[in-house]
Amino acid sequence: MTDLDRFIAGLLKAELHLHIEGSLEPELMFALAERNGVTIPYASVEDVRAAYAFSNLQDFLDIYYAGASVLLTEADFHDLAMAYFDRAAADGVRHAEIMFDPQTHTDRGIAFAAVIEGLLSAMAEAEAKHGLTSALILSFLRHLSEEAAFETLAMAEPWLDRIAAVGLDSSEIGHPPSKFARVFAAARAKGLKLVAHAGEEGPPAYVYEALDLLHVDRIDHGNRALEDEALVQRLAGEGMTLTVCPLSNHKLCVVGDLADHPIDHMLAEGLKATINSDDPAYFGGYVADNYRAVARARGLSREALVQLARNSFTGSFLPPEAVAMHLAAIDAYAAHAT
Ligand code: HPA
Ligand SMILES: [Zn+2]
Repeated sequence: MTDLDRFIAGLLKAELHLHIEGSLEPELMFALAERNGVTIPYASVEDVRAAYAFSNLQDFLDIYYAGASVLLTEADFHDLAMAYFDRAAADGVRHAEIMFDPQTHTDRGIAFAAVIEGLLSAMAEAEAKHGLTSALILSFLRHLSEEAAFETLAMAEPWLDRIAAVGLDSSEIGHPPSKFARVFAAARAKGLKLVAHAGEEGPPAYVYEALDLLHVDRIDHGNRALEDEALVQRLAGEGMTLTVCPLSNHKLCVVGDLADHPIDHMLAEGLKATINSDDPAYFGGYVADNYRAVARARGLSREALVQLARNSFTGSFLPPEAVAMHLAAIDAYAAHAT
């Protein structure tokens, strides 16, 4: 382990952009397929990993939705989330705001209750076991209709006090944020926070729509905002958090080479960027792997790494006292780390 690796491992982090279904490791996929008697189109764990070569977002999504077919019971969702929390805790994650895609499951006949109760029980266990706090983000699938998103929000009604935010994911191009302006307004009226994927593959116009029509509290990804200087100025001026995912960006060809990743450019522009893993089982690494890979590829300073970790807490939905506590811990660590 190098000094940089050690420094990153000890740096306290929040993870703000994580799809829990994207943390399904091939080993667990096989175990759940067997437990549930589900057939999957792979002969071995190696065979699954070999399928993880993507040239764009849709390539990945096709495999990601197919993988989720092994998740059937409340215990499956619990085990999935617990595996993520154990891994995240080992990476120095102290707080995680995790997205889940209910429609991926309810459209297969799985009860919303099984999905959310499995996740909630793992969240409670992670807090007791690791002191890792977490929050849930219910994400709408943007390739489906506005009506389907409203139905999903209605299904969530009995658990609204356990859900921090709604989000928007899946195929971005052709499904602009404007398609979900009314359902986001309804979620906001229920007191939920709002996030949306924008500017991963979609143009800067989609980032403007997420701001102006959805009124989001955070932008997931946001890479293509860099194409529009006025938008960059606005995001920086508003202190808008961007949940950036370096290994995902590389695997989905949002950046050709990690050496060209714009993370340090974002910080230099005053953008509140954070580092996250997105779908760690599919993109080759958890959050500390993302920090390490992009730190090496871009030669990031310790100051930049500390800034990114601080941003992850100030960009979270934690209450101000909790944010202040985590920031103080980061600053104490940075002052004493050798
Ligand atoms: O990176 C992503 N983008 C859009 N939808 C997703 N669903 C899981 N991961 C992603
Ligand atoms: Zn994502």
